[in-house]
Amino acid sequence: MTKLPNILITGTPGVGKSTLGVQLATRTGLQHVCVGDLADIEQLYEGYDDEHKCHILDEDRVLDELEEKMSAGGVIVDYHGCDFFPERWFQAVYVLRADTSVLYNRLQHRGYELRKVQENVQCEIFGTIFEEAHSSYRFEIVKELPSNTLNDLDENVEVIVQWLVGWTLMQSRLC
Ligand SMILES: Nc1ncnc2c1ncn2[C@@H]1O[C@H](COP(=O)(O)OP(=O)(O)O)[C@@H](O)[C@H]1O
Repeated sequence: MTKLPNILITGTPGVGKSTLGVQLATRTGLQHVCVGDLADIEQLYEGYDDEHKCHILDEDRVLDELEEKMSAGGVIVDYHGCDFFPERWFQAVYVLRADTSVLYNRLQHRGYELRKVQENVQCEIFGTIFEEAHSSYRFEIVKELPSNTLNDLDENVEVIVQWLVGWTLMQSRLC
C-alpha cells in the first residue's frame, strides 16, 4: 500500500499553524503533531533562554521522538522553525503568512510581552521562516498561504486537501 505523505505547516508564532493543523487533521484523518505541545508534554528541552524567555528545544530529542511516526507517513507537523527536520520527512511544506497588524493583535491577545510581540512581528515582516523553508526544502514543495481571516483558513484547508488528493492519485499511477 502507498504511504501517505507528511505535511509541514510552518510560520511565525501566531500565524495560525495549529488552528490549520487541527482542521486539516479532522478533514483528512491525517495525524496532527504540534511540536510545541509535544515538547511541553515530553519536556524535550535542553535549557531556558532568559533573554527571550522561552525554553530551548532539544532538536535531537524531537527528531528521535518523531522518526518512527514520520517514517510511517500521514503526519501533519506544525512548528515555527523548519530547518532542523530531515528534508526527506516532508512531501509538502506550507508557510503561513499573516499581516503585521493581524499578527500583532494575536500575539498581544496571547499575552506575549511587548518585546516578544515586536520580535515576532519583525520576523514575519522579514519573511524569516519563509526564507528558512526555501533554504531547507526543494523550491517546488514550499508554498506560501495567507492566514489572516477565517475565510483564509477555509481556503487553506481546501488547497491542502486538493494537494493531498492529487498526490495520492499520482502515487497510485506510479505504482
Ligand atoms: N485564519 C485565521 N483567521 C482568524 N484567526 C485565526 C486564523 N488562524 C488562527 N487564528 C487565531 O489566531 C490565534 C493563533 O493561532 P494558532 O493556530 O495558535 O497559531 P500558531 O500555531 O501559528 O502559533 C488563535 O487565537 C487562532 O484562533
